[in-house]
Amino acid sequence: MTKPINETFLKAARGEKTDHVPVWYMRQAGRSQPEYREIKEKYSLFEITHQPELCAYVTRLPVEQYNVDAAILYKDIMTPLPAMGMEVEIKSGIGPVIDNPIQSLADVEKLGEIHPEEDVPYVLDTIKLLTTEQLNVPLIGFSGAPFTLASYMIEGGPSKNYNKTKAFMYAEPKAWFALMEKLGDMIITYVKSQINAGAKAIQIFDSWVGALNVEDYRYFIKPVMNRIFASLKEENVPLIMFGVGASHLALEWNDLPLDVVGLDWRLPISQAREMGVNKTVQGNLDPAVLLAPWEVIEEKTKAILDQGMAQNGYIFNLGHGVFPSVKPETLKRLASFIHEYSASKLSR
Ligand SMILES: Cc1c2[nH]c(c1CCC(=O)O)Cc1[nH]c(c(CCC(=O)O)c1C)Cc1[nH]c(c(CCC(=O)O)c1C)Cc1[nH]c(c(C)c1CCC(=O)O)C2
Repeated sequence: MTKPINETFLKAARGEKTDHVPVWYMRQAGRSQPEYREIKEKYSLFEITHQPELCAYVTRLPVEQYNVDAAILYKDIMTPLPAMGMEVEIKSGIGPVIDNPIQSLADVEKLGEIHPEEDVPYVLDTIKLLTTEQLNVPLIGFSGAPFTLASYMIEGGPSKNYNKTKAFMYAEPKAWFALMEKLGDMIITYVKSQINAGAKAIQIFDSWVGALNVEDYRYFIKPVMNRIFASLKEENVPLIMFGVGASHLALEWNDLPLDVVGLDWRLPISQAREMGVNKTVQGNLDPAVLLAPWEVIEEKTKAILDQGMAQNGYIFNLGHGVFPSVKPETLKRLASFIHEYSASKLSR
């Protein structure tokens, strides 16, 4: 039995008319919430995700507290990588660190395939718990994209310039494309298992792909992205693309068989549409604005909503994840402002 859910987010993702603008926040699960911080004192990210009841609770917290229109599963883009043979650790204050980075074609050839039921059963169990019993909004499943995952796998951790990643891409194209193939296969299998378990939409995080120019994106990345989205399209759930500092790639994404183009705060929504982005747009309040006084937040949000609502197919979000120092009351007040302001304009 599946509970009836609030469909506003799914309608907007499909480009349909809605009676209010739907909102969710990237990295809404945890971070600024005191209940989450308490859990985080006892358990690491991987320890939380391995306990479906606890993980479902963390996923639900922001939905209940902020009244957002979608939930995003609590896990990390690194979650599937141990199944491929990568030794991943999340170090506090640093981020994901990988002790056996990829350095050669031989390393790529050694990478394993993912079998979600055996490798990440806890992810599927959490999704089932949430979507059969607990949530009244759609659950967004997700995966990292090939470039962003490869950047951690090659650099061995976070990076500023992705020099090793780019050097590998330019110097070892054969190994690079073999890596893209393996990551493409993994992402397709992993995402389909999330959809089968009950995820109602999928976001692909290519957070760091903005480091590439358009020409390199087309040659080194677009073919695998095309294969991933073409395969996921068969599942009939909305597919969302997101990256940071990647406005120059918005038209490339618009070309792919996906439903929603996610924008960070650098490119105004009206300008993206003028450029030719004709899919649903998701974004794009600068997350730093949430640290400003309410009047500033309201003014900047209104400006974004006015642009977004000018057409069907708009989802409010931040341009990147919530900062941990943002007050939960601010996120709650913002969601309610977005609902009320957009409902009053859309009912006219
Ligand atoms: C690039 C990327 C990562 N992870 C993710 C991305 C793509 C989105 C983006 O661009 O921010 C995605 C992600 N990571 C996490 C979620 C959970 C859902 C949510 O909070 O909405 C999501 C959607 C949990 C997490 N991912 C991580 C934590 C912190 C865990 C810990 O400190 O033990 C959590 C709760 C660790 C992580 N994982 C990653 C980084 C850079 C970090 C360190 C910085 C940070 O704390 O955000 C990689």
